[in-house]
Amino acid sequence: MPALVRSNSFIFPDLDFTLRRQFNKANFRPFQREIIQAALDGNDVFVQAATSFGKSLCFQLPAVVDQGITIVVSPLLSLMMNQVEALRAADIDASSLNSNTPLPEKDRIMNDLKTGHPRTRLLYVTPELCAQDRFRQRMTVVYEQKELARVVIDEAHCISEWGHDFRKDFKRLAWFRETFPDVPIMCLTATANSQVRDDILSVLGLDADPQRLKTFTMTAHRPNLHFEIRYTRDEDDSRLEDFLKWIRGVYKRRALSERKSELDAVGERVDNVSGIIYTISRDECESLASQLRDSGIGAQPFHAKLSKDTKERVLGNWVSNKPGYDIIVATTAFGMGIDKNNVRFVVHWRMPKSFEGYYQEAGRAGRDGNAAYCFLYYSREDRNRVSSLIVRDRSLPGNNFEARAKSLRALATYCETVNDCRHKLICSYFGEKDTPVCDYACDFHKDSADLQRRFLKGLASEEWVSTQSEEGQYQVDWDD
Ligand SMILES: Nc1ncnc2c1ncn2[C@@H]1O[C@H](COP(=O)(O)OP(=O)(O)OP(=O)(O)O)[C@@H](O)[C@H]1O
Repeated sequence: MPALVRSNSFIFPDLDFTLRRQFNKANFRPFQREIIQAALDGNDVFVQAATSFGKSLCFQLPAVVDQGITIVVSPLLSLMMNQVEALRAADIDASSLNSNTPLPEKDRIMNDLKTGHPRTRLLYVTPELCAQDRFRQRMTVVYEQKELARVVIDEAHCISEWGHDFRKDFKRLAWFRETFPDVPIMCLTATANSQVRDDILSVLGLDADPQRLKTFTMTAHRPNLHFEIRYTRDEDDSRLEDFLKWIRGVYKRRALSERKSELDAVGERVDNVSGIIYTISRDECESLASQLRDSGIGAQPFHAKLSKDTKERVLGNWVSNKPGYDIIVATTAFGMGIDKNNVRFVVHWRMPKSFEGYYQEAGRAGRDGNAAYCFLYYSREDRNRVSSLIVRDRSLPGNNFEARAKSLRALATYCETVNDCRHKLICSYFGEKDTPVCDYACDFHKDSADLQRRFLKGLASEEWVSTQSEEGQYQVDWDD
């Protein structure tokens, strides 16, 4: 099917004007204009670009200038909240529809869709909702009125069983292309390898007409992030002291008179160093936050089991830099899409379950383009614990054990590599051939001798760890 040519008054939208007026941004970032134009020309669009590239604008701006409604499928409620609030603040008619939407709001949105000519420009929905009959009927009405402008699938790697965050309801999104064959689809992700990419296109049926598909694959490289592995072992677990020493050092430097005056001038506290610490289990998330608070650090837990109100309060206070909310100690319930521009560090307290998850989470740091730190505390005991979780979940439906094991192995190799640049290792994991520039922004480039020394000194021996594993020492039942 040829690309749709839109013959309406929106054919010559002034993109620069809309960027300034509605989105309050002076210029497009590289490739944003091209992506937006490809979408407005009626193509299917696949965008793979680094975390914080500015992917959201690539579908939000077309939604504002184009006729009709844009449906944005997103896996995370917190991400929807974040985006809908920002759009509304910019006077854009955006809403979200999910299991948390209050009934009156749900009715309002459904009635809006029922007219066939909705006022809503962007509607954020979960993949689960897209499978519901009532929603599908409403979509059909809108489509028949030629008001369904585009379907956007954010965090599209969730479609693929080869991706790190597979969600089975994402597969059912194939319904959109089957039912509305001429409605363009846009997919966005920061973390996909070529297998995941092919899978996304095939599940959604976008590979059926290559002429209609425009693909933008950009580097995963984030030059302002400093990557470092900190080695540890059960027998000598000094993570907490190590972290406290580091963060107190940061506070101390900020308290020096010249720096302090700069901070005073912009109304910033010395300890307003915004960060995220990722843990693997809910229990550790709670206990670590409390240990940090006992040490005088403003830390709060965030995990799936907290009430909606608590989550909103914690997120809101963290985003607005309130004292006592400088550091979020989170499970992976807090991740994809979180957009706070001044996150200065992301610490992985334990090895995450996948390479992609690690990079997504690290990608929350430094979104303002300034330097930010990403540490991962790695121990071989944790590696074996995480692998025991992956083995435990092996037979769950939709679980692609092979892909998970492969990703975890790649992450362990990355952690144990001490003779190469972290940025290079990351980009090559995502299939990039070019060597990214690293300006002393990783432990290898900063001090390779120190890295070697820490590696040799810090880890338990493989022999020891494997004996302990055989005795079942690392079988855990962590809950996130
Ligand atoms: N042209 C631009 N000029 C200035 N800021 C921009 C521009 N485009 C996007 N941004 C800002 O960049 C930040 C990151 O954008 P966004 O949240 O869309 O990233 P993303 O690519 O979706 O990243 P992730 O995959 O990590 O969610 C946002 O704060 C956004 O407002």
